[in-house]
Amino acid sequence: MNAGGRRRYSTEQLLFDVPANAAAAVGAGSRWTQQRGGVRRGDGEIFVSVDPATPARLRGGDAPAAESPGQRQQLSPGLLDLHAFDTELIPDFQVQGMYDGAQKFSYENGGGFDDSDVSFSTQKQMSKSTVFAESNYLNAFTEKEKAAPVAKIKVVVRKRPLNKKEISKKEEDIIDIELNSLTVHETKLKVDLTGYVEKHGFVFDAVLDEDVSNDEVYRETVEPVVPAIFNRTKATCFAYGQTGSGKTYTMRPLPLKASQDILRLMNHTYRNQGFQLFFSFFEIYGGKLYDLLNERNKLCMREDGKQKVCIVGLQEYRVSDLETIKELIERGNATRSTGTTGANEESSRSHAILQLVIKRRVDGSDTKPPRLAGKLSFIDLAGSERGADTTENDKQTRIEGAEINKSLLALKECIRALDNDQTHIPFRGSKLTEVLRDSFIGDSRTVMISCISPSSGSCEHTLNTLRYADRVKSLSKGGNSKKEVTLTAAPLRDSSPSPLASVVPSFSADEVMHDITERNNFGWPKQQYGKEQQSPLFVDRMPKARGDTGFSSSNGGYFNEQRARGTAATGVAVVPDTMYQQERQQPRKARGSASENNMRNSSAYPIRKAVPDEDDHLNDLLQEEEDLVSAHRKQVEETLDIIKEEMNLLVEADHPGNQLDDYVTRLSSILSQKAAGIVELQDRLAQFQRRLSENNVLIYSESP
Ligand SMILES: Nc1ncnc2c1ncn2[C@@H]1O[C@H](COP(=O)(O)OP(=O)(O)OP(=O)(O)O)[C@@H](O)[C@H]1O
Repeated sequence: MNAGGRRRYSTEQLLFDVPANAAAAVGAGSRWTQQRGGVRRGDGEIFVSVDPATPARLRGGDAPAAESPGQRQQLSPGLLDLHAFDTELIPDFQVQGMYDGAQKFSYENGGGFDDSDVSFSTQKQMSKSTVFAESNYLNAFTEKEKAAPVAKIKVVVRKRPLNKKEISKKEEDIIDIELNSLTVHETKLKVDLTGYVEKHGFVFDAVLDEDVSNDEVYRETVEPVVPAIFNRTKATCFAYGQTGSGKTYTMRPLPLKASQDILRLMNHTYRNQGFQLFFSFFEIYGGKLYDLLNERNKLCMREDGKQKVCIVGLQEYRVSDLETIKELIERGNATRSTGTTGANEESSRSHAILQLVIKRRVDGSDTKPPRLAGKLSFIDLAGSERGADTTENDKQTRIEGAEINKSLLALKECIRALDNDQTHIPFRGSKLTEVLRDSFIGDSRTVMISCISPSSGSCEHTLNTLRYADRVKSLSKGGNSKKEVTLTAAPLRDSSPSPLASVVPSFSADEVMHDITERNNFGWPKQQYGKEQQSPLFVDRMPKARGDTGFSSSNGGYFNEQRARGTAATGVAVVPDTMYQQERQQPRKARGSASENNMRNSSAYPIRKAVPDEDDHLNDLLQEEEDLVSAHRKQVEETLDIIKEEMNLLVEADHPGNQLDDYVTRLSSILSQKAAGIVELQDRLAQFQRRLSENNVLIYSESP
C-alpha cells in the first residue's frame, strides 16, 4: 500500500478485462470473486470493497478525499450543485500519464481535444504501450472509439414480442419491420361497417424487431456515445412508450453496460488522467423529486442567480467498480418499484433518471473539487398514455396526468430546439426538462428509444408513440434525408410486404415539394409536420366483421396471411389513396434565410416574426395546436359514429311500418349533434387562429 492507502498495481492488473456480461460473471465461477462486498480478481485486487449501503459522505464543498480502500466511492456534497460541478466543463484536456507519446501529441495539439483527437491519441497510446496486452476486444473497442461522429439525435424504435395475455386474447401482431422502416396495419371500419386496413409507414434511424437482444439494443443506442462523454458531451438516452411497451425492460440493462465501457476507458485509454465516475438515481413523480438511493427522500430543485440548477440533498456516489454500480442500480430500482401506493401503478407514472457523471480532477490534486467532463443520463419515462389521464375523476391522477403530459411535450420541444441550435431551449416547460437542463446546454447527444407493443389492441397507443418519435426526429435539422419517402397511389394488389422504400415508386423532388406545399396545413416555423404517411398507403378491403374474417388464433393470423399472399383477403382493390410524405428536410435555418417571397411561393410556409419570450409562447402554442388536432380527430370519430347512426336510421325508415315520429325525433337529434360538433371545432379553430395572430405567427396561403 502507498501512503494514501492505495495499492499499487501493475499495468497488467489494471487492464479492465471484464467479459461482456461482467455482472453475471461475478461470483459465477469466473475469475472474479466477491469478498465482503468487494470484488477481487484472481491475479490481484483491483476494486476495493465498500458497502454501498453506508457510503462515506462528503461535506458540502469538500474535495473528495484521497482514495483509500474505504473510500472508493463516496457521496458528493449534500447540496449537489449540478452546475458548479457539472456545467463548467473542463476547458482543456491535458493528458497526464505515463505515455510520453500520447502526452506529447496532446500538447502539440494545444492541449484540447475533440473526438478525432481522442481516437488519434488512443492509437498512439496503443502503439507505444507495449505493456498492454492488446486483446482483440480492446482493439475492437479502440476501433469503436474512432467511430464517425455520433448524430445529435438518434431515434430508435423497439418492438417487443406479443405477451401471453395478448396471445390469449387472440390479438395480432400488426407491426411489420423492414430494415429501418416499419408499417403499422391498423384495422378500421368504414361508414358502411365494412372493415379495412390502413397502413402507416414510418422510417427511423433504426428499428429493432422483437428478437433483438438487449446487448444489440445497447450497441445500437448508447455504446456509440460513451467515448464522447469523456470529451465534454452530455448524452441522454430515454425510453418513450405506453405502459407495458418495454421501456423498463429496455432501459434497465443499459447503465450497467455503459458503466462497463466507461470504466474500461477510464482504466485503459484514460488511465491516470484524473477521471472519476459518479452515480446518482432519482425519480420525478407528480412533479416532485425523490432520491432513489436514499430511501426516497424528497429532493428540492433550486436555481441560483446564474440559473444553475441545484438538486438539494441528492446523493451522488463515486464508483469505480461494476459490482458496486450494479448494487446501486438494483437498490434504486427496488426503491422505485416499492413506492408508496403500489408498485407498477406508481412507477409507470414517474420518470426515473439515472446519471453517470464523469468528472476530472483539474490539476491532478485532490484539494479541488473535480469538474465535470461529461455526463450520461438514462431516463425511463412515465407511460406515455398516462399523460392522457386528465379526465379521470381522481384529482390526484388528473394532476399527475397533466404533469406527465407537460413533461413529455416539453421534452420533445427541448430536443427539437437543441437539434436546431436554438439559443433558447424551452426547458422551463416541466420539472423533467428543468432537471435535465444542463444536458440541453453545450455539446449534447440524445438517443430516444421508442418502445412499442405489437398487438392490435395497442394500435392507437403505438401510433401515438411513433408519431411522437417521428416528430422528435423529422422536425429536426439533423438527418432525416433518408426519411423522404415519396408519393404514389398504390393499388391494393401492389401492397406486398416489401420495405416501404421499395414499395413506393419515386417522384421527383419537385413533385414531392409540390405535394408538400399543397398539403402542409400547419408548417409554422417550429416544425414542418413531417408525419408518417397518414393517408392510407393502401387500403385493403376486409370482411365486414372481424369475427367473419377467419382470423387464425395464432399470432398474426389475418395480417400474416395477407402479408404472405401479398394481397387482400378478398383480393379486391378499393380506395387507393394518394400516399404522401411531407417534407421533412429543410432545416429551419435555411427557411430563415429564404426570402419572404420564396416562402410565399411555398404556399403554407410560415413566417414567424421575432417576438420576445418566444419559447414560452411557443410552448403554449404547441400545446394548443396539439389540443386542436386532438379535438379535430375526436370530432371526426364522433362524426363517423353519427353517420353510422344516420345510416341505420335510413335503413329503418325504408322498412314498412316505420314510425314517422320516431324518425323525425332521431333525425333532429342527429343533426343537432352534428352541428354542435362542428360549431365547437370552429370555435376552437378560431381561438387558435387568434392565438397565432397574437403571437405574430403568420401563415401564408398560396394565392389561387
Ligand atoms: N423486448 C422484450 N422482450 C421480451 N419481453 C419484454 C420485452 N419488452 C418488454 N417485455 C416484457 O413486457 C413486460 C412489460 O415491460 P416493461 O415493464 O418494461 O414495460 P414499461 O413500458 O416499462 O411499463 P411501465 O410504463 O408500466 O413501467 C415485462 O414483463 C417485460 O419483461
